[in-house]
Amino acid sequence: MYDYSQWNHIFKLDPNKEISDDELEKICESGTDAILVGGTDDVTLDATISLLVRIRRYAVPCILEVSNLEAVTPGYDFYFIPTVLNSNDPKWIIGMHQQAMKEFAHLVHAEELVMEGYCILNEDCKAAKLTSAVTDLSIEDIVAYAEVSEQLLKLPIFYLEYSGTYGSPQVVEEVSTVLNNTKLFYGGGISSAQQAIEMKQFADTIVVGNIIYDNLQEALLTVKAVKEGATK
Ligand SMILES: CC(C)=CCC/C(C)=C/CC/C(C)=C/CC/C(C)=C/CC/C(C)=C/CC/C(C)=C/CC/C(C)=C/COP(=O)(O)OP(=O)(O)O
Ligand SMILES: O=P(O)(O)OC[C@@H](O)CO
Ligand SMILES: [Mg+2]
Repeated sequence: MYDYSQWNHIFKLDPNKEISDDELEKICESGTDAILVGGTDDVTLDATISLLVRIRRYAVPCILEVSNLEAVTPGYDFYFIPTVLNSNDPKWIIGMHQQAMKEFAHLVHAEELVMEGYCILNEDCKAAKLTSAVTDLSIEDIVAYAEVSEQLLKLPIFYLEYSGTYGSPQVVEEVSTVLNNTKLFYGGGISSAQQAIEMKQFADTIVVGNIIYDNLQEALLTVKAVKEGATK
């Protein structure tokens, strides 16, 4: 079983976006610690199976981030399960999860499920809109969500999500000071090696998504930057 708590860099592939075999090979052989397959909407079973089969040509760990139950397939190394802590709607905090367990508890291997406490901070991203996330938060509010994750819920991962936009290094730094056991993931808008290094100073793991599709060369440089400059 892989140890996700030691991962510094993750590429997130959107099952809803095209990627050629040549591009996928570069991503999988880049030295990244893992490939996370996930997106907010229109994630289909065909797409999650197809990406799994293609990624399995390589040795890299492969995780499905579950956003809808219809698109779950066996064969991934882990299933990362988001809970949106700053959602206004209990459905996205625990409701979908309760329904999922009601239906699928008999299929679950508990050691493959990893809960991610999301705090979504870009009000314009699809995930924020879908989950009615309350994004107008002070640093103290955000830090308190991190403390809830570690001290009350004892979550393995707290995920600062700025999907589509580069976030505040100050927020990531403040949050990092209150987490000891829960791992801090940062994702959003990383589009250069320098940004990767900046966020990695404070986050345990950085997640790189959209730039894969916009500028593959820059995306690949984020891996090198993190591997050479990892301080945390
Ligand atoms: C092998 C096998 C069959 C095992 C059984 C596994 C199973 C079904 C277990 C059930 C366990 C369980 C509790 C599942 C949870 C079910 C569920 C649907 C929970 C809700 C998850 C959730 C809160 C989704 C909201 C959206 C979200 C936060 C998605 C995370 C990914 C994300 C933020 C993507 C970025 O989105 P964005 O950039 O905004 O948009 P696009 O990239 O799509 O443009
Ligand atoms: O796509 P980007 O903006 O890189 O964000 C990565 C990831 O946090 C999205 O869920
Ligand atoms: Mg995305």
